[in-house]
Amino acid sequence: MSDDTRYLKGGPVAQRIMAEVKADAAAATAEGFPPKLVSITVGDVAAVGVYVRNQKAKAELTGIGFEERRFEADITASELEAAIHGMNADPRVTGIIVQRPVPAHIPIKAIQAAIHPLKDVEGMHPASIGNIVYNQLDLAPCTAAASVELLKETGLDLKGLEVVVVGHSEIVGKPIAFLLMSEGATVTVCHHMTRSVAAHARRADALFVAVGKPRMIKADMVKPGAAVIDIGINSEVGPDGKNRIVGDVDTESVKDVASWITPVPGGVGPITVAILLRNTMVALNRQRALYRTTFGANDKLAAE
Ligand SMILES: NC(=O)C1=CN([C@@H]2O[C@H](COP(=O)(O)OP(=O)(O)OC[C@H]3O[C@@H](n4cnc5c(N)ncnc54)[C@H](OP(=O)(O)O)[C@@H]3O)[C@@H](O)[C@H]2O)C=CC1
Ligand SMILES: Nc1nc(=O)c2c([nH]1)NC[C@@H]1CN(c3ccc(C(=O)N[C@@H](CCC(=O)O)C(=O)O)cc3)C=[N+]21
Repeated sequence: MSDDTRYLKGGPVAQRIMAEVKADAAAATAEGFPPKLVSITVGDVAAVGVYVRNQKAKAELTGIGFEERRFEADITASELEAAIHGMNADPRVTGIIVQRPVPAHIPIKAIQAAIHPLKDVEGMHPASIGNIVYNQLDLAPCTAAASVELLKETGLDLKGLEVVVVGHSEIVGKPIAFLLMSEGATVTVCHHMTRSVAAHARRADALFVAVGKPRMIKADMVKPGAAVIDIGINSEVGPDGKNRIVGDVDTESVKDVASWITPVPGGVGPITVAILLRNTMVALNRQRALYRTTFGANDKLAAE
């Protein structure tokens, strides 16, 4: 690792966000609006285990109610939608997240669209995604927002910055590109049809990688002095025979070329959870604003 290379650790950023969330949650609870997040998991999926465990732990730490709803893998799409509609109508539930992946027979887009936009804490409803396109950025998909938050830790000026995003999924790559465009960066997006990912990646002052392929990005694909944000969370068996998490970047070699690099674990992951909780408070505050505009006129009733 060259002397001036710095790890971009997610822990301190997550702590900062969670301190704000905790204060916000305490204030809302004191005013009679306790936040409550419901997590929906369908079937038994290993990929969501760590995420849900961390959601529960951090929600408890910040004073946000948390309920895990697990459904059998053979639930039908309409049964799942009905369960979500029930939560939409329940004023005690202030935020809903559907953990991915869901079984193949469940159309994930329809399920995400079934969540009421005011309770969509993950920012995956089409209306929420649309807000990002319109530069309204306060409730963005969690991992995308977390990745951009880490880039800001470098102190680099995002205006005009050459950024390359590898991976263009709706949940990670695309929203990262939109968030960065809103911040004034010049953004190139690569995917599996890109002719030479390496040629693009080597031009990037900031490189975001969200593909799901361990060690895909090697040192010769990175511009010296770049910031590398590794979003990949891949599980593999380590030399000790135990399962471990690795990113999409070959950290060992890339850390000698880049000026900043995110560790995995300990990088984007912890911030993703913190942003989910922050989004839960943004959603709650929007619900409260709606209450005010709907019922606020009562304050102006003339005394009898
Ligand atoms: N840290 C966190 O909080 C989170 C981490 N993740 C992790 O991020 C990674 C990506 O997740 P997600 O976006 O959901 O995954 P998807 O599988 O939905 O998307 C992967 C993307 O990578 C592209 N891709 C595949 N192969 C290549 C290639 N050889 N070159 C360039 N692009 C390629 C795909 O393009 P195409 O569609 O054209 O095939 C696709 O856009 C995973 O490791 C996941 O575990 C995910 C969510 C949260
Ligand atoms: N609807 C949906 N949205 C997601 O964002 C989503 C999902 N489904 N399904 C699963 C993937 C994976 N994911 C993780 C987020 C944080 C950590 C995390 O907190 N990681 C820590 C801890 C790792 C550990 O404890 O071992 C870290 O990287 O340091 C992990 C994984 C979100 N995903």
